[in-house]
Order: sequence, then C-alpha cells, then structure tokens
Amino acid sequence: MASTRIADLAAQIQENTTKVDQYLQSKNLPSPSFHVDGPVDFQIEDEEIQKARETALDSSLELHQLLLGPAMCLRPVLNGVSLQAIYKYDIASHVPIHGQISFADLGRKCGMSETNLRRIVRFAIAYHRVFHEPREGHVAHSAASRKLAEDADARAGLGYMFDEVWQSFARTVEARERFQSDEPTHTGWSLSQRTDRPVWEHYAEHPAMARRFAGSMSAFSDGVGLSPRFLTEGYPWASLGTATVVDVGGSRGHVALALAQSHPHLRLVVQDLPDMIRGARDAVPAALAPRVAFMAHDFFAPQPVPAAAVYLFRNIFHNWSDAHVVRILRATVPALAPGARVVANDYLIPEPKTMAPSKEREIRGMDMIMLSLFNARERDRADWEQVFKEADPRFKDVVIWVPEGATLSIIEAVWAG
Ligand SMILES: C[S@@+](CC[C@H](N)C(=O)[O-])C[C@H]1O[C@@H](n2cnc3c(N)ncnc32)[C@H](O)[C@@H]1O
Repeated sequence: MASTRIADLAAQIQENTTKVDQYLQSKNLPSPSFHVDGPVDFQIEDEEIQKARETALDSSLELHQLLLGPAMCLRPVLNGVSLQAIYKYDIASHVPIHGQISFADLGRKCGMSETNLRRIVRFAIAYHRVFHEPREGHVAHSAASRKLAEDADARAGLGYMFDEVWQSFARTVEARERFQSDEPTHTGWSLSQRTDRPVWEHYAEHPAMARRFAGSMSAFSDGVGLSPRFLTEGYPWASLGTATVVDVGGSRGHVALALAQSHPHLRLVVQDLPDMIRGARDAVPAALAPRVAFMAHDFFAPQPVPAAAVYLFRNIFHNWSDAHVVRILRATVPALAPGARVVANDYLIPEPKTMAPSKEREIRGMDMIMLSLFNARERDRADWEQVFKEADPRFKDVVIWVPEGATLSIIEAVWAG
C-alpha cells in the first residue's frame, strides 16, 4: 500500500519524539508533563534535538489539522475569556501550590460566582492545561497555572496578551476601514483602548500598563528562540573591543544587562522614555552598575550619545511603519561616527516555505500583532535594505544573521559617514 501523508507524519512524530525522549533521559532531564512540579520549559541545549522537537511539533500540528479536516479548520475556537478572567481575578494566586481548593471557596476568594468560576477554570483546563481538577469540584495547579502563581512577569504577559493584544485583534479590520491610515494612532488597539494617543504616550499616562508591558516583554524573552542569549552570543561583540553600546528603546535594561554580563569589555547605555526607565537602575546588580547607565531619550529626537560603536534597536523597528523607522534612523545619524553600526534585533519575514512551519507561524503571528497594535509590520530582507537606504544612502553593507534556533534575526548596517 502506498504511503500517505498522515502515515508519513505519524512516522515523523514517532521518530523525532523518540530522539527528544532519549535525549532527556540521557541527561536526566524531566520528561514533559503538566504536573504541578513538572518543568515549565525544555532545557534542550543540543541543536539537533531542538530541531527534532520542532519537527515533531510541526508534524503533529499538520497531522492534527489533516485529521480535523478543512471544514473544522474554518471553525477555530478563538476565545480568550477564560485566560483573561484568570488574569483579572488573579485566580492562580488563590490556589494553594500543593493543595486543592473547592470551586465554592475559590469563587469566594476571587469575588466570582461559583458557576462562572467553574466554567472559566474548566475551559482553561480543557484548552490550555491551566489548572487541573484532581477530584470533582476541586481545583489544583498544573505546571502552567503554578507558573502564573509564582511568576509576576508571566502574569503580566497573560494580562497584556488578553487585555490589550486580543482586544485589538477584534477591532483591526474596523480600524483599517474607518481610518484608511498607517499612523500608530489609527489601529485596532486605539479603538479598543478608546484613545487617540499612540501606545507609548498612553503608557506614559498609565504607568501600571507600562510596567505590565515591561514585565510581559521580560516574560516573552524567556520563550524558546527569544532568549537574549541569541543576541549576546550571535553577534561579534568581542571584535568591538572596549566599546559603548547604546540600547535604544531598551525598556528596563534586561537585554543590556545580559550583554554587560556576558561581555565585560562593553559599556551599555539604556535609553527609553522617562516613565519606562524610572527606577530601573535600582535593579542593576552592583557588579554591573559601573558599566550600565540609563538615560531618558525619545528616539525621534537627535541621538545624544555620540560615537558609540553600536546603536542597538531590539524589537523596536517592528513597532513602527516604514515612514517612522526612517525618522528614527535619521535621528540617529548625527551621533554616528564612520564605522558605527546600527544593529536591529528583530523578526525577518522568510521567503514563503523556507522555514519550519511553527517558526513561520510565530513570525506571521507577530506581523499581525504589529498591524493590530501599531499599524507596523515585520520585514523581509528587501524591506530592511529599503528602509536603511531610504533613511540615508550612507548606511552601507546591510548584513543579516539568523542565529540557529533564534526567532529574531540580527540586522546590521554600517555607517560609511
Ligand atoms: C517592544 S519594546 C522593546 C523593548 C526592548 N528593546 C526589548 O527588546 O525587550 C519597545 C520599547 O520602545 C520604547 N519606546 C517607545 N517609543 C519610544 C520613543 N519615542 N523613544 C524611546 N523609546 C521608546 C518603549 O517604551 C518600549 O520599551
């Protein structure tokens, strides 16, 4: 009998899952589980095994969709109510880490009716493996809900995702229709937040939202492929010698700290809007403090730190339309000495079908988020070359690295002066 796609996929899943399993066993690492004491992340450090994991994931996704069939794929359940409520009522923090609590008691603690709490938690169990129900009517933690209870950044990430991002999706087509504009004040996010201010100005007036955003950035950096280590290890920092790196839009410095930690010859200046960086220096470990400075700076204004070796923009340009990226680059120009590098650490849109499906999904997912939040976009190779060229033809030699396993690429342009 001829082989079929579903049989091939099942075989790929078997083969690659076995590789992952054997690796984990050989390293005495825990097997994947949602048990409350189970691992929340894989600790696979071998590239081949990481690839095997991705192949198993991609194959199981395709197999799942084939077995669902086209009609069912047109009816996805895109419902964030349960996770949004878990964030809003801080449900995870009210469940004992190694115990159980009845729906009735948990409802009282969270200020929710027992009936609604039960349906919200049971949806989260069924769809997300957040919580579990060890005996009928009683809630306990899974590894996923425990992460929420114990990690403030994970909670921030959930809140941001459902209070802001998910809300914006629902209004994006309406915003396109209504405004017919690429300005950052004309987005699904603007409609859902009922504001005519851009995201970052709105955050300046809503510091709790700004802090939640910074926490979620930190949480998402933990994702496989998003670790700052791909930047700290994936770019030739050592070749710069003793040098200053300006982390423009560096939030509260989590990437700058990783760079300072792994490259003792680098001096870091973190720039961001005043509300974002207020108090950030207090969290810098004493050993790094002499090499990490913070500075309030609006990146649309002329860059105030002259002659740095690198001006780093991590996860910045994808928040802005081409016209605004060009403005930001031009504002950097007055500070650039010949040979200075502008380095973006951002997504690179792949040529269709050149990337593992799950990676491509991640990038295309982010591209759609950028549309809904900012009227911005992810870029392919030609787009990157184009924005640098348009900003100033003295940006030369655009080079792009895609570190193995990384979600973000490293895009470098050298200032010819
Ligand atoms: C997506 S976050 C990226 C943060 C950090 N670079 C990272 O990779 O996690 C974008 C950052 O740009 C900052 N930002 C937005 N508008 C800015 C402006 N006009 N000047 C300086 N920073 C700005 C935000 O406050 C935020 O910290």
